Amino acid sequence: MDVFKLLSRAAKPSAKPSAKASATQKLPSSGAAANPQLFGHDGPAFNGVNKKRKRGQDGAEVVEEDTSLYAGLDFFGAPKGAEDGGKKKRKRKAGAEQAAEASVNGEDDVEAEAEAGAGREVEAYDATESKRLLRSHKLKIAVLEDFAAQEALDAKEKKKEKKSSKKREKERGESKDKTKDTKKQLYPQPLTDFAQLRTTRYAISRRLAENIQEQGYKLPTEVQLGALPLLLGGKKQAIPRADAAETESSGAEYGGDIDLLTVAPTGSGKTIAFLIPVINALLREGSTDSKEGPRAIVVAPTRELAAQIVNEARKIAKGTGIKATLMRKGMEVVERGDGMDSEKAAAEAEADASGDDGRAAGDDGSASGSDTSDQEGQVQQKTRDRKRAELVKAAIIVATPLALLNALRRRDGTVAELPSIRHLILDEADVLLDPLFREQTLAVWNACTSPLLRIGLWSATMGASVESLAISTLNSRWRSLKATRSDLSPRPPLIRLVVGLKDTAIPNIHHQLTYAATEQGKLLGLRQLLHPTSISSTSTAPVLRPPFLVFTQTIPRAIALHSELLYDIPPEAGGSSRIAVLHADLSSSARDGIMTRFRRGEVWVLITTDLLARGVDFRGLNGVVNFDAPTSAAAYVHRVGRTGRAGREGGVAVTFYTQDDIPYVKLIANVIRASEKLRGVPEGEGSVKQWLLDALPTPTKRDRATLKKRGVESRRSNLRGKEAKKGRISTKSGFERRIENNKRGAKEGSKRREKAARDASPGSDDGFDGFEE
Ligand SMILES: Nc1ncnc2c1ncn2[C@@H]1O[C@H](COP(=O)(O)OP(=O)(O)OP(=O)(O)O)[C@@H](O)[C@H]1O
Repeated sequence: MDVFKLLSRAAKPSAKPSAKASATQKLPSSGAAANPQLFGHDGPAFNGVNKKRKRGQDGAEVVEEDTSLYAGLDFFGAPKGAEDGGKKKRKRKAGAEQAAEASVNGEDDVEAEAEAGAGREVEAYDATESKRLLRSHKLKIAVLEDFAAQEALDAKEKKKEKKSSKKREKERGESKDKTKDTKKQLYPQPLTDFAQLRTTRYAISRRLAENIQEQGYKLPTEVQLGALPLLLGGKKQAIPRADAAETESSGAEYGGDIDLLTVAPTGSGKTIAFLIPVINALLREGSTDSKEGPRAIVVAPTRELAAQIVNEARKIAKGTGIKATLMRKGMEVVERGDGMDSEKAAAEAEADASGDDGRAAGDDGSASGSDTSDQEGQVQQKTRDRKRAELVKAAIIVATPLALLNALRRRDGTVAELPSIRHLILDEADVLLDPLFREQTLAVWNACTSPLLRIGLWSATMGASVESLAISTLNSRWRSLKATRSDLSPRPPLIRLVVGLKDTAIPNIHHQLTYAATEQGKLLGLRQLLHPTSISSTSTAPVLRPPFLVFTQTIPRAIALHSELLYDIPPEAGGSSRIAVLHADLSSSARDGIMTRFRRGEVWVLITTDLLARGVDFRGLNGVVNFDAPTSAAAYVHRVGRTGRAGREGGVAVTFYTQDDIPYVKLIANVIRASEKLRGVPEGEGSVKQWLLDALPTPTKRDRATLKKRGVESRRSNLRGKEAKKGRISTKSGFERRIENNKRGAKEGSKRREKAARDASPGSDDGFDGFEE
């Protein structure tokens, strides 16, 4: 029996049996989706048929269909019809153009690469087609702040100071209007397949292109489709001023020299969207690891995410000479010049080696914690310790903000500068700029003192406050740079790229919002998910299959839930080894070990906190259970976004809520509603019914802030008495607990009495007294 049928007014009996539903259900664990994109599958290059756009003799556009698309498309080999003389001519021209560009920039290696890349057709969509493609993929690109134009306007205003105040007022109004105009929409050439990266337009390194292909990436996802052209840049032209008449632009004028704020759905491939341009830029700059040390920093909020980014970077940069490393305790990024460098690092490394083992993720996609022998382990450990005492030489450092800041902080509390850093990426930027991490993140940002620093802010959710914080930080950095230098080139604009609807869950997963009344009800519900056979035979809802994640509000609750469910999986299926708990109180090595077991499929149910809510990519994860409802809409978007990645269908997100969640649950219900709308679910047929939305209270701004900060009160770990009982995770009733406590008390009492009797009897401690006659 499905207990939630009793609790939910929305449950409608259905004629279809669940066995049929689940048999046809395609799960994320069954493999990669044919198309990783979420929107706009109807575009010319996205419906299984390659439509090449060409100019006919009369100048009219001719669309040719090539039905062999992706069947064995040779992205990086010789293009079709290479024997054709006319094409050869064009190819040579393309190669020459590229070589010329490279030599202007003094890039020998790029020139060599251009030779290797000779032969790529330069296919360009016209402005209307670009616009259509970007729109169909739900991409919105706009200039968020054109600093150079703003400065030009300010200078103009200063000159006209003598004018009457009335006139000045009027002009100020006009200037403001013009500034508004600078928030114009951009329509860059969309990148519709990765092969285009080798054309003269982008000319990325051949090795980099091969690595992308090796990873099996064929079609770019929406965020890659929009961000890569912006960041890799086309031909560079002058940055348009605010008084330019046009309000739309192709975006090519920025030539990749921009700061970018990106909001794109979870699992949409943001990682390679920021890694490819960074690696390519480092190659163009001729940065090799041994020469200059770190040139790029990627900051991520958790160690797990940082390790994953390092893995991804290593795969994409394989064979290019660019190295990526995970920042660990004891590593040094820069000489701090106060005696805290290598000695302290070595000491820390020693201390670290004795306990907390923080190894970087291996290249095989697993976190770490391999089964090497003890001896090998010791040798590796020593090598690591030695490395830790040295300065980091890798070109890309990936770190949590605190780990990086610790490596930069001097004894007197000041932070050492990192003038060599040219690229700073804030992955999960909204949480990095949230009060929890803000101070550390801004300290790292400000430590990167190069005027040529390019910043990238990336996340699936981004509040307006993050945008204004980014703008004000860019402004204050510029002011302090201006105070010390006179040779500053014009400031690049801050561009914003939004994919889909901002702050919405991905449309390709199924949401279930389930009222469980009490904590015990939630446990019952979770057990029902663990034993799917007990689910009603009339249910048509997709069934949640392992592997899945279970989120709780706090660490003690995750531990309690783990011990409650430990024996729920039958021994024939692996028993307690199939269920694990992961939280921040565990050592790094334990965390790595659990991640590896979960990725390998040895663990089926992983109970965790918001530690794994962001960024972590478990490709075949079938679902997410919010045992405790998330404490904000953004947290919901990120948690459920652990499933349905790279366009995979069939992911399920179950959220239990109790009486205590009712004041806030509308936040989640609204996100689900928006996501289902995006999926095209007709009104009234989604998992959140109108009557529920109408019945739920709307939380005030203050309520939301309190919830985000403290979570649901009854689930806090420091509660005592009645309140603590209410939030306890247990299926045992109060009566059962009392009996258990009484039994435990009686046992302890009898042990105490026995001990006291032994102590009192003479010679009881003397051991064997010999046999009595
Ligand atoms: N073009 C592509 N084609 C197929 N798979 C892709 C493509 N780009 C990325 N992926 C895969 O998509 C998955 C999700 O990528 P990634 O972790 O970068 O997502 P994300 O946007 O950073 O998500 P989150 O917001 O959760 O951090 C990864 O497994 C990655 O390998």
